[in-house]
Amino acid sequence: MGMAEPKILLIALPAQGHINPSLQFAKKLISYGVHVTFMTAVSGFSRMNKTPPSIQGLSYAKFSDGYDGGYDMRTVDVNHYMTEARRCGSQTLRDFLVESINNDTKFDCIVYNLMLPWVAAVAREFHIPSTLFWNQPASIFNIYYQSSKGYEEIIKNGVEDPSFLIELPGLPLLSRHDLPSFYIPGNSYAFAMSTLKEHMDVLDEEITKPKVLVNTVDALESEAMKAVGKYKLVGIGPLMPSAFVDGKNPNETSFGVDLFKLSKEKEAMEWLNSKAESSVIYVSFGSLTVLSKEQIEELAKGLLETERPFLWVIREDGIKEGELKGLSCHEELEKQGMIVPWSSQVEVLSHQSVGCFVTHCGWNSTFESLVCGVPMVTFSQASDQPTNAKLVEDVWKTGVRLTKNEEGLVEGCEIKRCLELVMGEGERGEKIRKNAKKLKELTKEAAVENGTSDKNLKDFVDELCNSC
Ligand SMILES: O=c1ccn([C@@H]2O[C@H](COP(=O)(O)OP(=O)(O)O[C@H]3O[C@H](CO)[C@@H](O)[C@H](O)[C@H]3O)[C@@H](O)[C@H]2O)c(=O)[nH]1
Repeated sequence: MGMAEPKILLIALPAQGHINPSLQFAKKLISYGVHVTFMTAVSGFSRMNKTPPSIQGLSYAKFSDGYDGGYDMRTVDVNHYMTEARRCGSQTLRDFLVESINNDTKFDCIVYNLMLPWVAAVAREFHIPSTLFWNQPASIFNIYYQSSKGYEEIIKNGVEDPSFLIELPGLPLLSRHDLPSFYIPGNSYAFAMSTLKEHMDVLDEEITKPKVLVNTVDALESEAMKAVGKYKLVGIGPLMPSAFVDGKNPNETSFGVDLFKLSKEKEAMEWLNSKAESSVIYVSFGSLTVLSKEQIEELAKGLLETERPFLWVIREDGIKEGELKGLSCHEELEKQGMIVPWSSQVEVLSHQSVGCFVTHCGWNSTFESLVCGVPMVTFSQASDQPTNAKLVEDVWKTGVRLTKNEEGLVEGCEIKRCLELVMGEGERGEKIRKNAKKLKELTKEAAVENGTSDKNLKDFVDELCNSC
């Protein structure tokens, strides 16, 4: 028999796409009787809108990413940031663990996010078991896994050729445009490939077949999961506000850890209330993407041409000051739609008047859209997003993908074409909407009592209890 209350230290990068699912994961663990200490960087805590939720069984802790005073997402050098996060993070995590030992607190496991393999190395120094929480699709993990098992050279040599196609175990046939952007020569994330390799190395050092917890649903990605022979991938998602997933906590309608100020939130909901069912286009590009002014103009043109209402998130750090008002069609935009600097996204996606999501395909946005049953028009940018867009269009078939012109711009007419495809009368749109409904059921079923994700989570907690 294990001890009464196992303790987990859960560590997340201070980015919205990491904090959201991690905190939700923490809440789940607490509901299974675990005490969780949620740790992110000082810079993350200081950007939060409000004090993070106070919950019985949950404590908060901070590490330093070397940028305690904050940083500007638009100008920060990501490679330097990641090096500093590792250097300062390892040291401050060590200090924290020494202090907790002095206070008689013993962690039974340290769970860490994607891009933080150094956490596992520190955990090992302290003889604390660690588990990777992969907050992207299992298919993405599988691509990096296959690549570390000998496909890397083939991919790297192949992608130079625009007609390159590759068949990897457990995945659909992938073209150059479907692969994570880190494989494309000249991408600006030099740290990424070596960090991803390090993730695999760290897992390989485990004595038994390590378990990787993935924010997905087994039934969505079973082939990709099976193809990763060396580790056991299990789906524990959707890790999203309870009101829209299992309904156990109907008051929990948001993640509660926004790094951006919500404004016009009530107005936006009232505006949505005034619209017809499935009539509104929701447009958002997550927490990091910055579009060029030219691209914003094209997007605006496309949206106006549909003559449909839209709710468009343009973050303050996503556009230069004054540029929004300087858009050629600013007045028409305000008439036909609503522009907000940040939204309560899952609440918006769950609203009955939302009929389509124009998304950059960050995994959280993509998964939230699947869970809410909203069809997508995908406009992927970097990292896992191109692959997520491929899965949406060709595997789950709940959306269509925008095509860029020769200058790399997605033109207004292309945006209109895809929106009409998804929202209009045609047969393809109907099929897409039907599939979106199906996947909504499938993803929710996993999270309820005795669903696959619920079982996988319970197993993880049981194993933890047995080993401590
Ligand atoms: O107005 C908004 C916009 C976004 N969100 C939330 O912010 C999160 C955004 O996450 P995601 O959609 O994954 O986008 P990014 O912020 O771009 O996430 C980064 O991290 C993800 C997880 O690793 C990757 O999949 C992405 O490619 C990477 O860009 C989601 O939970 C959204 O619900 C809001 O609440 N309001």
